[in-house]
Amino acid sequence: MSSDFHQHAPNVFRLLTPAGNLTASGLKRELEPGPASTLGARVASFFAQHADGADRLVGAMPFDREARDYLYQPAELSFAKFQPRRATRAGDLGSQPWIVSAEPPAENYGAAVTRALAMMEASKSSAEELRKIVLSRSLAITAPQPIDREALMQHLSQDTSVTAFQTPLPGGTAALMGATPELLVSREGRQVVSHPLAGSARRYIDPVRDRESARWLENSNKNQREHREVIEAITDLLAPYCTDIFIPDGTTLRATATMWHLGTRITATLKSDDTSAAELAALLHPTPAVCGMPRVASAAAIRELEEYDRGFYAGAVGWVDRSGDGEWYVALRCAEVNGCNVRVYSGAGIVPGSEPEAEIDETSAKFLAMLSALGIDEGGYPLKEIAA
Ligand SMILES: C=C(O[C@@H]1C=C(C(=O)O)C=C[C@H]1O)C(=O)O
Repeated sequence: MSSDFHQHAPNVFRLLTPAGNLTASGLKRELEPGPASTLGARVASFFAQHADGADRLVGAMPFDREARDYLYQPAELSFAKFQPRRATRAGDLGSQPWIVSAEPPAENYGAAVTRALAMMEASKSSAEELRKIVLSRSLAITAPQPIDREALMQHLSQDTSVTAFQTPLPGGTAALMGATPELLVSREGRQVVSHPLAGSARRYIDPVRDRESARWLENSNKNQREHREVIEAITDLLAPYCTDIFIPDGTTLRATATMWHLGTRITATLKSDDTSAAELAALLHPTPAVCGMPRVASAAAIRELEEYDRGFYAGAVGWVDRSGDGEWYVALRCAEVNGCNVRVYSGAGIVPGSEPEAEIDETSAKFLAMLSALGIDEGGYPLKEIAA
C-alpha cells in the first residue's frame, strides 16, 4: 500500500498487543457520540438496533468525562497472531531537524507543579482534600514531511512490552497514535482485569544505573503512595459490579523500553453479563493514574493549571463487542498526528513531596517512547540511538 494512502486514510484503527494484532478499516456506522456516563447505554442500544456489520465497536474516549467520545463500527476487521516485530532504526522517518516547541515551556510546567503543591497544601483541612493531581505538558512538533502512519506504527510496536495503537479522531483527518503500557480494563465473559500503573522512573542504557533506578522506584514512599491511591480508587469503583476482587500483595515493577513503573494486576468477576467492557471503562475512567484524587476536584485543578484541553490524551482507546467483551487501554505515550503536525503529551502524578525539577524530568522521559519512534530528540534532532 502506498505511503500516501497511510498518510490520508481516515478510519484506520489498530491495536498491536502481545496477544495479537487487531486492525479495523473503513467506517460502517458511527456510535452516537456522548459523555462517559452514557457510553454503556449507547453501546447496548447500538447493538440492539443494528444486527448487521461487524460485531464490534472501536475507538476512543476523551480525557474529559463530559466531552464527546468517538467510537464506530468498522467496515472490516482483521486479526493476526502476534509476530516478532521488524527491527527498524529510529531516524529513517527523515533526517532533517524537525521543529519542536514545548507547550507549555518546561519552566511553566515546573511552576504549575509548584501551584499544584500549594493547592494540595491549602486543601488539607477541607472535606475535599486534594491528595494527587496529574499534570501534563506537550510538545508541538512540525515534521519536514507528512508523517507516514504505517512507519510510525512499526516503530511504536518495536517495544513488545506495550500496546501500540492508532485510532481516528473526530473530524476525519487526525489520529491518536501511541504505545501505552497501561490496561484500563478488559472483560472476557465475566472475567475482569485492570492493570494500573502509577509511580515512574526513567530507564538507562547502563545496566547498573538502570537497576538502581528500578530499586529507587520500589523503595520510594512517594511513588508507593501514588500507586496505592490508584488501586483503592479502582477497587472501590469495581466493588458494586464485581465479586472476588483480587489485589496481589505488593506492587510489581513494569518495564517498558524507556520507563520503569509500579504496577498491580487487579482481577475480578462480574456479577452480571450485562456490564460491558465499555461500561467498565467509562466507570473507571479517568483513574487517579491520569487525573488524581479525589476525581472531580483533581479534574478541576487540571483545568485550572494546564494551558490546553487534553483532548483524547489520557483518555481510553479500545473496543467492545456485541457480547460485551472488550479491551480498553489508557491513551498514554501518544500524540495527535495530523499531516506534518504532531502533538505529543506526557504527564506525571503530583503528590505532596513532589519536586518540580523531578517532574519535568519524568515527563521528558515519558516523551521518549514517541520521540524515539519518530526518530528525534526533544530538540528535534535525529536520535543517535533508541533510549534503551
Ligand atoms: C500520565 C502519564 O502516565 C501515568 C502516570 C504515571 C506516574 O505518574 O507515575 C505512571 C503511569 C501512567 O499512569 C503519561 O505517561 O502521560
